[in-house]
Amino acid sequence: MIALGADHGGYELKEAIKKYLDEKGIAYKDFGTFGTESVDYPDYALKVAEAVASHECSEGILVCGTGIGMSIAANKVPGIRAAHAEDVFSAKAAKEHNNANILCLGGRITGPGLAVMMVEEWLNATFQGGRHQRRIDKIAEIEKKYSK
Ligand SMILES: O=C(CO)[C@H](O)[C@H](O)[C@H](O)COP(=O)(O)O
Repeated sequence: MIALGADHGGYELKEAIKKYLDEKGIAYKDFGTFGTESVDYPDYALKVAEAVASHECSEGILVCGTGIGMSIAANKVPGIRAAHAEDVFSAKAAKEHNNANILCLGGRITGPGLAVMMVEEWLNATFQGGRHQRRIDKIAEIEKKYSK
């Protein structure tokens, strides 16, 4: 189950991603926002990040105007590796190298066609482990050091 969240700047792109997920028969839970009225992106980043960190959802996709605010906020939740990406190569590498459990997109940057390709590549990619696992373990150590 994919957790989805957006602010007003990402609402329309979230809807386009939902259409793709519906077509592919991929299950998702939409944590909002549900319209274009101005809201605060950290509220939605928190909902999606907590759903992923608690394993209620396997992965998440967050969309704001740029994807930057969502990634900053989601990465405050322990266990979250939220990757902000603007191209297919980065989206794929975010899973293969970083095992990113949330993909953050910019609704004011990335069009729906490219965004769907990025989502598809990220969802279908496989974490490569090995040296990348060692690096992720080091990230987890940093998180542990500062969560005391
Ligand atoms: O957090 C952001 C920037 O990193 C997002 O793009 C927001 O969507 C944006 O800041 C919202 O801006 P607005 O002027 O309030 O629409």
